Amino acid sequence: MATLELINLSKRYGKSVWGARDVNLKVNDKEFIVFLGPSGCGKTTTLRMIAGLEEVTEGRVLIDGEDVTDMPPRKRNVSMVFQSYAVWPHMSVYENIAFALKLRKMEKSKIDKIVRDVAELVNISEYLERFPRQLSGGQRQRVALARAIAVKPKLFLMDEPLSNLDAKLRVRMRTELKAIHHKTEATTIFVTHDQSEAMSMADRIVIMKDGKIVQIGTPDEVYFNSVNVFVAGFIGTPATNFFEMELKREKGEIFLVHPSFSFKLNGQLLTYLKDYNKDRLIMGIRPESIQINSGNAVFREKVLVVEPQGSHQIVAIELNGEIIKIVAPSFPKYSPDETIDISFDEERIMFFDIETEERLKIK
Ligand SMILES: Nc1ncnc2c1ncn2[C@@H]1O[C@H](COP(=O)(O)OP(=O)(O)OP(=O)(O)O)[C@@H](O)[C@H]1O
Repeated sequence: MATLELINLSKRYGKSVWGARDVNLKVNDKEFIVFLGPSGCGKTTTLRMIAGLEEVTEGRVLIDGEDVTDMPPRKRNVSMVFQSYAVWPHMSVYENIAFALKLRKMEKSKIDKIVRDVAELVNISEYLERFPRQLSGGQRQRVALARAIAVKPKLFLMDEPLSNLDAKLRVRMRTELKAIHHKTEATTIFVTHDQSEAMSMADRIVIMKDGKIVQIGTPDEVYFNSVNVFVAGFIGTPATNFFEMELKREKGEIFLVHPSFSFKLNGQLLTYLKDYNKDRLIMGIRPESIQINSGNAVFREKVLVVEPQGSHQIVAIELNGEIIKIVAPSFPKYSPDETIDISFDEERIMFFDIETEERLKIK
């Protein structure tokens, strides 16, 4: 059990490539933190600096308040689980889990108890005598997890541990990992580029881009209060629809004008733009915040395609050369070429500065 603090943590490769830059983060005891971001954004680099596998260029790493920045990995008492479940092929599952405990010269009976307890926790009790080659990918990843849990680390560091698994198993393992975390209560940092994995597992998500943290928040916070266009576009499937809008101010009223539609802002939305003095902005609307045939139409358009999902349907329209996606209830069914009325759930419209792409907030 431990807290983790990263202070201005930076890693430079060579003269000018920053793998991570000025990363500041406080992780609470027992928290499940997910580092999320596109390929190359610095997730792995940051994780490896926490583990001690990567030399720090600037900044500090504190585990339980202790500065471990210059401490070798084995002394930090952290366990790392990788994408390529690095289990030892020549050892049985039992031996894999027991190995690190034997190195610690622990009593045989004590080791036996830990191995069996941990194996039960991750649901591999029946495979203890097998060798890794006799296991499926998911089972092998559970062995890697068991091995990491057995040493009772202060911190769990996981680098895309589910990405080698097939889609169905991945989703199941998310739930299992969350349940295991609930039982072990070990502070965990989990790296992924899969936003739905992050949303479903994290207590808090750390969203990274170009080596820097862009936003830290609970899944709901990053979804409903995305700080900029990048976060609003990265979190959620289908992705947020963005429209570049022109502002027309007339007699104290503001109209938002798009090449294909326009609408007048009501009192509530006006408050967001009170201090905004540019003549363009970016409007973001999530697919479930666009309504079909519900009255108050902002415009009419023909359906391009419909993607049935069982629990709901995704209706796509084309507007000015861009595809707009709408999440609608499964019924009524829509079909291509049908003309539909489109309206917006105004409370959910997001406005972003045209230049900085930062979310406009009520001051
Ligand atoms: N050993 C290295 N030498 C030079 N540049 C590196 C090295 N390792 C990483 N980088 C660069 O640092 C940046 C961050 O890489 P990092 O592996 O942390 O990203 P990531 O977010 O984990 O990406 P992915 O999801 O693809 O693993 C990238 O631009 C990468 O090219």
